[in-house]
Amino acid sequence: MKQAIQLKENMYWVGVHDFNCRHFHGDLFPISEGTTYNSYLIVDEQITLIDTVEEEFFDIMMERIHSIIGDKPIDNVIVQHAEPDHSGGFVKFMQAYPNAQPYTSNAGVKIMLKQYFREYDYHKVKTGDTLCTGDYTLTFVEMPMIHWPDNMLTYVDKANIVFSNDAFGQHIASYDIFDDAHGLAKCIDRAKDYYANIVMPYGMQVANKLKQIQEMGLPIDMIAPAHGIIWRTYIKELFDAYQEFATFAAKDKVVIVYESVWKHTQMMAEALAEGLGRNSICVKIFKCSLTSPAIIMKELLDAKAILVGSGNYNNAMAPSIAAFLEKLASCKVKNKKALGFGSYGWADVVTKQVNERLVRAGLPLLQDGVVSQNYTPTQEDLDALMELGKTLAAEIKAN
Ligand SMILES: Cc1cc2nc3c(=O)[nH]c(=O)nc-3n(C[C@H](O)[C@H](O)[C@H](O)COP(=O)(O)O)c2cc1C
Repeated sequence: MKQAIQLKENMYWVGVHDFNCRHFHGDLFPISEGTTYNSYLIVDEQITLIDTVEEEFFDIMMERIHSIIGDKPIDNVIVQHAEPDHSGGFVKFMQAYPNAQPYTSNAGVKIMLKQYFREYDYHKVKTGDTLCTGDYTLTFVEMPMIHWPDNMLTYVDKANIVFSNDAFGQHIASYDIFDDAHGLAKCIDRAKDYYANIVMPYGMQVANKLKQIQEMGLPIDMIAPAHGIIWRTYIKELFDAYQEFATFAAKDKVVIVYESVWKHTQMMAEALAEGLGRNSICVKIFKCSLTSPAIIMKELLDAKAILVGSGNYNNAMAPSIAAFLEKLASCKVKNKKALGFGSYGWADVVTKQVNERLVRAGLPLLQDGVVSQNYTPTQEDLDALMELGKTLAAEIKAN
């Protein structure tokens, strides 16, 4: 029988591991070692479950719950987020515990109905509402659009735990469920990956919510998110990192993304990279069709600029670049500059199109004028691009 893992007195992890998950959110977010769907049990005069895992893993969650409370009833269930990886087991749960009192946000009620087509007598909670379970008081804080309208977190006094749902999540799948078992660098890197691919469009909301939580002055010993490990040792570093993510804090770093059939645009990309790199800029260079946008967005999070290159194919940019620019626009990137470049045969139109799309995505251009190349770059052309890299490096370092 699967066992619960104790976090603190009366507080238990009763979630599940999905070690085989390699594609999170469909194809949107490739991950390397699987993930977890975290549910938590609070054992007090009233027993409370927080979130109910993906439906296919429901029985495993139940085994862990039974390992602590046997056949005792559960009094409350909190739906912190209606997305199926956290609420998929809810209908089965309510069949098993028909007297349990469900709690969710107003937005959560609507989404639950639209997904599971069943009405329940939810307690609709908003920021500051509380639930006293005996010794503990649970306080709810709505987190709209981090990353759906209904996300909320639950703070438990005396235990000093924040059940943070998607905020502060990461895809680390391990039975060693505390951060210190994995080291600071890995935990923050995975949190960054998760932020860049799930939370990035909502940086403003994240910054405001962090401020609100800090102003509440709550003692916090643990942050228990809905995916991955539980934070107890690196909480300060996590808050600092989230502050940087939310404000798009950047280093002297440039991301170059390109697509190229005959390697002409690739030669341009590499010359630009060399010009930048030789002048103390950290450069990450990716052929778009070979790289998941998830990897590129993570690198872009702390870069000052992005250069996007494409050859001209039937008077259009490469489909991979068009798709990437769509993704870039949806991420509402802030405080970064950009520039298009690329090779053409008989019509110099694509680089201008790339520049227009970059500006529409909210990224001002690094310079006026079009960086384009007719067919194959000569050594002179490549030298000029390296020189341009040097000029851009100076501009990037100055900002
Ligand atoms: C399928 C295909 C379609 C092309 N269509 C155009 C075009 O409409 N206009 C143009 O100027 N060049 C066109 N070209 C020429 C390329 O833009 C040119 O060869 C360029 O140097 C390719 O850069 P790359 O090696 O980075 O892909 C086309 C090339 C290919 C392979």
